[in-house]
Amino acid sequence: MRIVLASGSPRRRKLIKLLGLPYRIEIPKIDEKITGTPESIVISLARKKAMAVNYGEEEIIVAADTVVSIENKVLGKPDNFEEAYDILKLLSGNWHQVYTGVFVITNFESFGFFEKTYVKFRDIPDEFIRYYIASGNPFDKAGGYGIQEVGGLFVEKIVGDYYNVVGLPISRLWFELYSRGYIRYDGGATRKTFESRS
Ligand SMILES: Cc1cn([C@H]2C[C@H](O)[C@@H](COP(=O)(O)OP(=O)(O)OP(=O)(O)O)O2)c(=O)[nH]c1=O
Repeated sequence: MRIVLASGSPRRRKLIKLLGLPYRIEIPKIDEKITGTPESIVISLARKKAMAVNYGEEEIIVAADTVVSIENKVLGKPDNFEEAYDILKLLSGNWHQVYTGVFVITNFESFGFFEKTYVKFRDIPDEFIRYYIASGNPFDKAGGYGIQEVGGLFVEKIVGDYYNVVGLPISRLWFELYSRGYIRYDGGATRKTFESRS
């Protein structure tokens, strides 16, 4: 049994390793422009990514999507300096929510779920916001910051799964796969090989 991570995100590649399962990467190409609630957006886009890649008999596809939400606004990746600036100004001194949706496809079933993490930013001085944007860090990240790098300096408090903010709620993903029988620690067969024998 092998995981196919449908993602071009270097952060998700690092996190998927924590499962300790064999995996390979496929990069999905999809149009990410949709509207809706944060929950529905992240699950729909994760599903779209999962459905955009090919997989074989013994493989489990995993795809994810992350957005930031504040005051009923859903924020993706900023396209330019002004957008990054506006987003970081909005996040400065406030709580926001980070949603990551995950979609899984196996030979038996497909399912999706999301995790929500609450993040509180300190007041970020204007000069630091400009300096941070000039570093280029915001542009490939939802909400224009990366908690795992310099953006971690903005974070005063966090409630929920840290890895969910980075882009993959690895504990929930493990739980969903384990409780459905796709992961075994007793040397027994995983669900796929077990069921195909019976
Ligand atoms: C909030 C936050 C987001 N991010 C990243 C995670 C995601 O890679 C990105 C959100 O964009 P996504 O569209 O979810 O993912 P992606 O385009 O980078 O990768 P793919 O669709 O191929 O899987 O923002 C961080 O790295 N750190 C953070 O603190």
